[in-house]
Amino acid sequence: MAPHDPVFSVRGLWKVFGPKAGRVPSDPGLAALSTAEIRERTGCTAAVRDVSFDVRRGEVFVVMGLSGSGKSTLVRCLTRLIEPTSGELAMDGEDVLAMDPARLRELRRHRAAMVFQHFGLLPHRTVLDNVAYGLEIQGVAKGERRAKAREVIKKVGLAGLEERRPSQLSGGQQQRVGLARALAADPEVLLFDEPFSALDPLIRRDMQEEVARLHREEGRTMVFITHDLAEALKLGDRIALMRDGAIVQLGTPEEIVTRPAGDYVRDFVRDVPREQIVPVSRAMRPAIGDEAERGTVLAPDATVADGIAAVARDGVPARIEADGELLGVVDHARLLAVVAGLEPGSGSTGAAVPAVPAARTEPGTPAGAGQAAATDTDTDPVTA
Ligand SMILES: Nc1ncnc2c1ncn2[C@@H]1O[C@H](COP(=O)(O)OP(=O)(O)OP(=O)(O)O)[C@@H](O)[C@H]1O
Repeated sequence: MAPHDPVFSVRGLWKVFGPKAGRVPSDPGLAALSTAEIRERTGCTAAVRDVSFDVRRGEVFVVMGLSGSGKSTLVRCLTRLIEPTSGELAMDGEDVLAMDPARLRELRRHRAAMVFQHFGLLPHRTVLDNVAYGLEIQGVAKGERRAKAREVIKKVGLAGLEERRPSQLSGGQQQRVGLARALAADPEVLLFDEPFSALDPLIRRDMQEEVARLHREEGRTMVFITHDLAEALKLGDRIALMRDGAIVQLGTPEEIVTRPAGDYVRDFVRDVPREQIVPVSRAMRPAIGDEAERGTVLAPDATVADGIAAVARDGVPARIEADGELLGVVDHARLLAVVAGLEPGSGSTGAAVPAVPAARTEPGTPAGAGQAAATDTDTDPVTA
């Protein structure tokens, strides 16, 4: 499998609940109707409507939308926990819809493990045995599964609690056990179904950081459902925003916030502080005079908020460098322009581009170096 091949590839996927569901996607007249009209005409609910996307290897792919928009149905379709009504679905190039029950079981156990909101821990088993459980049903020998379980328990920060029972743990700790159980099987993809929505805000933030850290350390592909925009922006490399079963926009957090596709998305992201999402490279201009020698050095994917902090602290423009090479500087006027939504490129539809692409101080810098933020998860735009 080439590294750039998608993990999941989804084309024209529909999930319709109700009587004779198959006629909805196959009848162009019905398929074109709104979800409410389809329900009225057929008694069916079109939970997922003609959805197409790829989940790229190593990314955190967030599925976001309001309650009832189809997030859970879509993600359950990926491993056929819910059977799609029509469309195409492949994992690592293999047709998931053609898999027999044994192959599907294998897919769910080894290749795409789900972490649920209600994690279904076994109350009479210890943390260690709960984590080892997934390996037990895979037939892994006892010594081996306990060793593996200890390793992942440590990884999710529960070392020392191996012999406790779930009732002796906090909600956040229980969620970590659920996460450890999914990780123990070492799946290629982790699928998270609103795993943190029942947790209180501080524990939730801890868990988000835990997931971000795990992703940084392991680079495992993750698909993460949430109805919480801040969570989506914090964790997602890319976000699919769903409405009434359809994806209304698929893009990086920056694209969604700075170039919303239509009024619905614009409304959705209206209150997001742009400075915490937009990379500082957006505000860049060439260095003038001694600016190349002064000021805080920032990476191109640091946030505009980082830039504002640096410029406010130093009283001089901050320098943007990548691999020790000066790309440009940011001053207070340009940073404020980004906050105000006035920066160049904000109305365009392409990928993120630096504000002054033609004016790099180093002529050899490759075009598009400012795009690093589109896939970089090292920064934490919300807490920065
Ligand atoms: N088994 C089912 N039978 C009929 N309709 C269903 C079924 N499961 C889900 N639906 C409907 O499909 C639509 C999408 O539901 P889904 O649970 O996927 O949304 P969601 O975005 O995950 O919502 P939430 O955030 O509340 O979990 C809703 O209208 C829901 O009522």
